[in-house]
Amino acid sequence: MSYAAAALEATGLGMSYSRRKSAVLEDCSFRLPQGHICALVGPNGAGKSTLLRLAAGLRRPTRGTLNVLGRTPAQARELVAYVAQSKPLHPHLSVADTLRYAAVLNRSTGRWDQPAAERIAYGDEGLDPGAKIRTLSGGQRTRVALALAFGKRAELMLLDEPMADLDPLARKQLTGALMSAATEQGTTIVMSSHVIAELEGSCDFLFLVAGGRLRLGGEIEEVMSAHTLLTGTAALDTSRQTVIEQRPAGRGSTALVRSHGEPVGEWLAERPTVEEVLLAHLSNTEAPPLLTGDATPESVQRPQSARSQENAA
Ligand SMILES: Nc1ncnc2c1ncn2[C@@H]1O[C@H](COP(=O)(O)OP(=O)(O)OP(=O)(O)O)[C@@H](O)[C@H]1O
Repeated sequence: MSYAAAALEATGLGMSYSRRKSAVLEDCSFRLPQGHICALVGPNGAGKSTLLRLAAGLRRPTRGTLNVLGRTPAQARELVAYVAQSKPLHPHLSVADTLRYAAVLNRSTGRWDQPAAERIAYGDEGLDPGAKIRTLSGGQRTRVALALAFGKRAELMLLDEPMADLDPLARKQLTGALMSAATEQGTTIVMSSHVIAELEGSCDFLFLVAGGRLRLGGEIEEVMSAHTLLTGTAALDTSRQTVIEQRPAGRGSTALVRSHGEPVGEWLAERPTVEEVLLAHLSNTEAPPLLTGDATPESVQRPQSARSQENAA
């Protein structure tokens, strides 16, 4: 495994908005290698937006560390585009003026890409350049916010529910634009969503957050391969299977498991869908978390003592 700077790397990350309330995020350690399109999923109030805000440098963690592209979130700000759920834009500016203003703000970075911003804003029956922001619908505002993110030519895009108010065609266009940014420019994208189906076609990495903790993390293919859906009537041998969720089905039961060996007895073994794995983990927050090797930070993979010895050598 290579330890090139990860897009995101967190160790023991915790966040509380107030001392009186319980932590929103607790002891989260994870790593997102660069170049992935990562789905950030979890129930309402799980801390997805909070995590994106921490990565965007808009909030500071109350515990632990979070590195963005090998730097602190504040140092990485020029390389990061963040699209908040609320899409704050100047209501009195036109769409064209909003892009012009962004070009001026980003002049010092030398990274502003006007054609990329215009493709998202005006392409494929897009927006009228002269339309004032205050007259736009929710989905049209999202389009402007995304145009600004693409124009910034960021190395990391943090998108908080970007698809929520887009129509199906605009979603398809955005998915295409995100996938080409990832494959052609190596951009890393993290996007939160509740619609699992829309993430399946575009994302190749996944983080599931629930109850303030990270439940699943890794390449979607690897996370899925670690799970099996068993249907049968025998009793499950828990020394061979970690049962994530089991429910009655006909005269037997269906169980989503992580297998450590062949099940004993007659079981039909199938590959679960992404939705089945996520729903099982959401309904059993006591299930042991799974972080694949790629999603495990260096600090957890290699204990401090090993790194100290290497540094001393
Ligand atoms: N600015 C804030 N001040 C105090 N508490 C906050 C603030 N922002 C969020 N919270 C609380 O933190 C928790 C996590 O909120 P967050 O918005 O990060 O969740 P989320 O996973 O994005 O939820 P959703 O899917 O509903 O958008 C919630 O309990 C919320 O009330």
